[in-house]
Amino acid sequence: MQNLNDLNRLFGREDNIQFIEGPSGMPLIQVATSRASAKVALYGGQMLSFKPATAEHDLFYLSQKAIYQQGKAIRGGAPLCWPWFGDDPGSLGRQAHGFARNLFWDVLDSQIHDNNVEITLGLESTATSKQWWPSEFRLRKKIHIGDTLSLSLTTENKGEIPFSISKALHSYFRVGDISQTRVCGLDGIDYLDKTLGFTKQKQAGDIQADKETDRVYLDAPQRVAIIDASLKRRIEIEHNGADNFVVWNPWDKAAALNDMSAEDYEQFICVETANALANSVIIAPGAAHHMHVSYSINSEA
Ligand SMILES: O=P(O)(O)OC[C@H]1O[C@@H](O)[C@H](O)[C@@H](O)[C@@H]1O
Repeated sequence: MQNLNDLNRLFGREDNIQFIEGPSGMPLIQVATSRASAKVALYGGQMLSFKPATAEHDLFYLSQKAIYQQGKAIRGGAPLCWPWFGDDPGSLGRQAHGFARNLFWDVLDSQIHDNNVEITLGLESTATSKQWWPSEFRLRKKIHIGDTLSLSLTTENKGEIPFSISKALHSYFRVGDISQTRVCGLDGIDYLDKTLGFTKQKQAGDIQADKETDRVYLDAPQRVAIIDASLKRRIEIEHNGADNFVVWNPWDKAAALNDMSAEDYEQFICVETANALANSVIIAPGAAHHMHVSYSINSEA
């Protein structure tokens, strides 16, 4: 793992980009510009916080009870599920949602222009990753922190045989009150309902969660929005390169999670840009797959 002094020397930018010690001594990138503030954990290469200067509240929910410990995913922000989404596809007892969220990523670059920050993180195959998955890969995540937040993920096959991945940017969006929140843009789209044994259902109108919600939408329109009447804001999600959206809120099952308070389900909804299940992607040797997503916050009267 890169140490904080080296990180600050190589990639720190005066007051705008700093590498600091976070909970349990885990390194964090702290960004502060006239446009936005943000925090990124090198563990998981994971956004923990993004707040545009014009916004009153963070884009993300981050659990007060999150566990910062190797082998455990940080509950909140935007973890990356990769190279599989959901349960181990090989039924070999490997961790749910893959291992990219449970490893330290490297910082490869940082730039600042006109108070727009761009940070590039990387994760490559190692002996550790090969314990779980034999493939040779190179992952790059570009994080653009400006008035909006964008995340670009590139998966490269560095080996000699094709491999298949599924993935999701598992973003936990903060909301003021789940009962006053709607997810718009998925009307008429079929989804597999995990709470009903993955049976196929059709979305009618907006999503207004009122119980455990765990769905894989089988098509991903380019834009969806979360309308939050309580915080009087609208989060716009725009993407390229994903085939699915996953919508998740644990509702009463939050009580069974040891890294979230029972009532926290009221404060977030996960809307995940994904390639899941039958929409896994096969990447040929030397080829790459890209996914891009941007999030913006707009006020809504
Ligand atoms: O607790 P984890 O491993 O972070 O997963 C949280 C949830 O992630 C969602 O993406 C899945 O659809 C849910 O089934 C799962 O419970």
